[in-house]
Amino acid sequence: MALLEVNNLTKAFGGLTAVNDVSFSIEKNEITGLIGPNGAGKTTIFNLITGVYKVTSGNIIFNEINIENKDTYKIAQYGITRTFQNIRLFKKLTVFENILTACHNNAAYSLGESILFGGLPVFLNKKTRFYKEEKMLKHQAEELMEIMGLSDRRNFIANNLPYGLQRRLEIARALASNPKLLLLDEPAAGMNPDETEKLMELIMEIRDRFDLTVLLIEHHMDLVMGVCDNIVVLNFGCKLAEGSPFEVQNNPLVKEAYLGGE
Ligand SMILES: Nc1ncnc2c1ncn2[C@@H]1O[C@H](COP(=O)(O)OP(=O)(O)OP(=O)(O)O)[C@@H](O)[C@H]1O
Repeated sequence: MALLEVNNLTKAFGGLTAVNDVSFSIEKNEITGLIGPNGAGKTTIFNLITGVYKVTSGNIIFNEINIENKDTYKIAQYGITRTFQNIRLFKKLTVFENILTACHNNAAYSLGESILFGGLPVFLNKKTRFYKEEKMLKHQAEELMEIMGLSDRRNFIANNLPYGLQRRLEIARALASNPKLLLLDEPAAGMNPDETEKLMELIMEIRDRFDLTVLLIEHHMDLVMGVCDNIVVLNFGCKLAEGSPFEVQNNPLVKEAYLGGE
């Protein structure tokens, strides 16, 4: 059974059909690329999978559960997390604080309680559940920072980080919720070739380390072809092709629609 099944998915915005009868599935631990020209419907599919948009028709099955039209928080609880095309961080917080706030989503108490009561004896007493949990979350944040290569920027304000590192920080925050399926929306956007190459290695590393399945939207073909096990090609909302990087690269329809002929 595939981890994610998208069946005959359609999304219409008034007269515009942004996603038209698209089906594909993703096996556990696979890295799948979702590619296509601008406006092909890629981000709309992310928004349908994560519950931001209601589907017009079709269904989405994750881990044997129907998730279409469920609330976004519920879908996140099932184990799907995403990053965004336009980076979403707490721009004025440090790298460590950004990751820690994401780790707090796993806590039995709220971030507000941690800020309000963090200095009180009940929190500072090493025997309390709060203290132990806070310590565990900080440890998790340190670990994520290390894995994502951000430890030396620990106290940098997020907004002051180079673009490539902001994208890494966003991925670190996404990983904090221990997802099963990670959706990456243009993770290499704005990165130079060297940063893109390192990101490719990182995506494969986190897949293995966190037992992840990844679906990514990307325009950098080097990254898509280098990292993906399977690629789904969209054009004008419809699925144009699907297959291994080799199959997709050699598909005449794809060459014509997206890769620009030869
Ligand atoms: N909320 C919305 N209301 C109306 N139309 C929308 C909405 N969201 C997306 N669309 C339209 O749906 C189509 C698909 O958009 P989408 O953002 O999914 O494309 P995309 O493949 O992700 O493009 P890009 O590579 O440029 O990000 C576009 O024509 C877009 O204008």
